[in-house]
Amino acid sequence: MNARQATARTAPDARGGAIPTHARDNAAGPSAAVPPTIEVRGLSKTYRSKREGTVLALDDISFTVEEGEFVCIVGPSGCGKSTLLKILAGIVAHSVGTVAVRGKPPSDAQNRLGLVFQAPVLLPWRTVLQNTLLPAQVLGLDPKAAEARAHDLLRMVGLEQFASSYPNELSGGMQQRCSITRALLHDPSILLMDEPFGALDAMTRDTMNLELQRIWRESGKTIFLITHSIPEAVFLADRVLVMSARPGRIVEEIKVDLPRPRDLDTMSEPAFAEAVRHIRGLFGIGGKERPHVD
Ligand SMILES: Nc1ncnc2c1ncn2[C@@H]1O[C@H](COP(=O)(O)OP(=O)(O)OP(=O)(O)O)[C@@H](O)[C@H]1O
Repeated sequence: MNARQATARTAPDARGGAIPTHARDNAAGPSAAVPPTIEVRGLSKTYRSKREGTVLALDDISFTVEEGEFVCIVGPSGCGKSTLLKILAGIVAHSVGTVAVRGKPPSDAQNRLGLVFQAPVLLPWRTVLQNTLLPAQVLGLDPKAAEARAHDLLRMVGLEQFASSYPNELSGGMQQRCSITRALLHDPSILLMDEPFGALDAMTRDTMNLELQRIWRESGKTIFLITHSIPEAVFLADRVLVMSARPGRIVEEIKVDLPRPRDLDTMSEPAFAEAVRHIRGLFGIGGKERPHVD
C-alpha cells in the first residue's frame, strides 16, 4: 500500500476490461490537452450562521479527479464533505479558489452530473419507472429513448420486476438502487454520491458496494463518493482523500493499489487492512477528539 501525499495525476486502475463510454467527451485526440474531470484549486468556503457567526467550513482545498477515476472522501462529521460535494454539483457557491468540471464552472456541467444522496428521496406517488424517468422530464429528453434506457437501467440493478411498484413497497436498498437509476438516466459522465449507503444495513451495504463497482466498471463513469466508512472507501476507491476536522482540509491522499474487480475477500487481504489502519491512524493523531468515522 502506497500511502502518500499525491502530487501527480493518477490514471485510473485497470477496471477489468471496461471501455469508458465517456471517452467521447474527450474526443479531441491524444495530443489535445484534456482538463481533469474535476479540478479544485485553493478552495475555501465560509458560511454565515446566526449562532456561530462566520464559519470556515472548507480551507484551501486542492485536488483533481481524472476521467474514469473512482475517488472517495472520508472525514469527521462536520468537516465540510457535503459542502464540497454541493460546490462540485453547482448547488452551493464557494468563497475562494477555483472549481472546474471538465474545465468549466460546475453550473455549466449540470447535464454531465448525476447526484445520489444518503436518502433516496423518491416521489411516493410515482412508480419506480416514473421515478427513474424524472430527469427525462426535467431535462427534456426524448420520452421513448428515455423509457428504453430506464428499463435497461432497472434491469442492470435488478429492479425490472418492480418497475410498477411504489417506493413504499421497496426495501431501503431497493429504493437506493432506484435513486441510482434516476441519477444515471441522462447518462452523466460523473456521479457525485453523498454517503449513498449510510442508511443501509451492513449486508445490503456490501451488496450495494459490489453493485456500484460493477456499474463503474461497465460504464466508465467518474465517481466521487463521500463516506463515513473507511473500509468502504478503501474497498471502492482508486484514491481516498482524507479530510481533517473543520475547517476541512485534505490531509492526505492515499492511492489504493488493490487489484480489480474487488470482492468481499479483498477485505481480508493484508494490504486492505493496512490501508484502513493507516487512515484510522490519521484520525487518531495528536490525541484530538475521535471523529465520527467507522
Ligand atoms: N447552510 C449553512 N449555514 C451555515 N453553516 C453551515 C451550512 N451548511 C453547513 N454548515 C456548516 O458547515 C460545516 C460543514 O458542514 P457539512 O454538512 O458540509 O459537513 P459534513 O462533513 O458533510 O458533515 P456530516 O459528515 O456530519 O454529514 C458544519 O460545521 C456545518 O454546521
